[in-house]
Amino acid sequence: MNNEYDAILVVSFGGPEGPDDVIPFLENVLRGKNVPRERMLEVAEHYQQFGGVSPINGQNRALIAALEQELAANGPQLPIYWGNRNWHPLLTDTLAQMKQDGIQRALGFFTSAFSSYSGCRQYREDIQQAQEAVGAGAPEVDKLRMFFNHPGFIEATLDRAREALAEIPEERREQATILFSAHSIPLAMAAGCRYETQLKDAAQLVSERLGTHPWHLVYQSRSGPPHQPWLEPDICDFITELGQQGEVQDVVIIPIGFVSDHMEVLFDLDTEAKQVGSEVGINVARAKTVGVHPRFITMIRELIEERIAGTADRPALGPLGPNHDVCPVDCCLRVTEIKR
Ligand SMILES: C=CC1=C(C)c2cc3[nH]c(cc4nc(cc5[nH]c(cc1n2)c(C)c5CCC(=O)O)C(CCC(=O)O)=C4C)c(C)c3C=C
Ligand SMILES: [Fe+2]
Ligand SMILES: [Fe+2]
Repeated sequence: MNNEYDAILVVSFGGPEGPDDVIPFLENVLRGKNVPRERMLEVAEHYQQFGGVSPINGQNRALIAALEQELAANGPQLPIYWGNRNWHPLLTDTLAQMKQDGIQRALGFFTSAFSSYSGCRQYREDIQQAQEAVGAGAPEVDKLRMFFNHPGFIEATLDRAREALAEIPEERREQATILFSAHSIPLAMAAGCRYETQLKDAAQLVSERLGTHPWHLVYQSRSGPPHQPWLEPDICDFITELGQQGEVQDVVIIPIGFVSDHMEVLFDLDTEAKQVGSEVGINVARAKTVGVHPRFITMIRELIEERIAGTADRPALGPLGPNHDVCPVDCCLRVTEIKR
């Protein structure tokens, strides 16, 4: 395979940047998805409580600035572009700009560590639609591999976890319960990808480096209709149960399923989960996501370098090994129903 690339494309979710953006943004997110309108309006309210601005776009700008510095200092010297699925800058506009700039082939960094329809296949479909919209001469985009078990992601997450643990009074710190949190998805969708397996693996890799804390993998931000089964346990139900059992004083949430502190982290964890904790008498601390942690930024450069070099040295911790560079045809299918 030809390993020559002339740009990097950061591919992300996008978020509203003012009150008037919120509803059209959410309509983009939920197009074709089985999510009740009441849930959309409820989420809209979360965004409006923060002035209608999701921090995600600002965080992606910061990520790109950090990566630009990293590439300027260490190479490869490649320009970085940015396109979103749901809000400006949209992928179609970005690919049109890339074509105008003469870019022919880019490496795509998706802001998702774990394989799921949303974090893998849907982004690939988004890119394909953007290429079709741009027409002849649209750049090719090759996706970088999923990094859930890359040492750079695990080390940066570990560092963030240690910072949050330091907020727990020293005499209770060793007993603190760790909750690794990720976006819930419908069980049918989970059956079509390795999302749960990879989450369990990454949580295990972080927890075994963190010490002997009890830990659990929990889910947040569920959006489906009540009759549709989604991945559980829900983080708020779990904290409530811990409170009822009366044995846990402190919980540290590690939002391992996300790479930046966007609205689903700020509202669903810092507002909702912390509120539930205070109602049931549990002290809740929340680790920052990897964001622009220097080890995470270096990891992105390492992923770019290994792909350009076509090297067999593809670092990965734990039993699952490095994820594929090129997705197989059935990767992260959009399964909407479990066949019985
Ligand atoms: C069927 C699955 C999903 C529905 C429905 C869903 C609704 C929904 N999501 C957001 C906001 C965000 N979701 C993010 C990540 C994310 N979402 C899903 C699945 C569903 N979301 C997954 C599996 C993931 C993780 C993988 C990924 O795509 O990143 C994010 C973070 C994006 C990022 O780049 O970090 C946000 C933000 C809303 C507002 C919403 C409907 C109300
Ligand atoms: Fe989502
Ligand atoms: Fe995939």
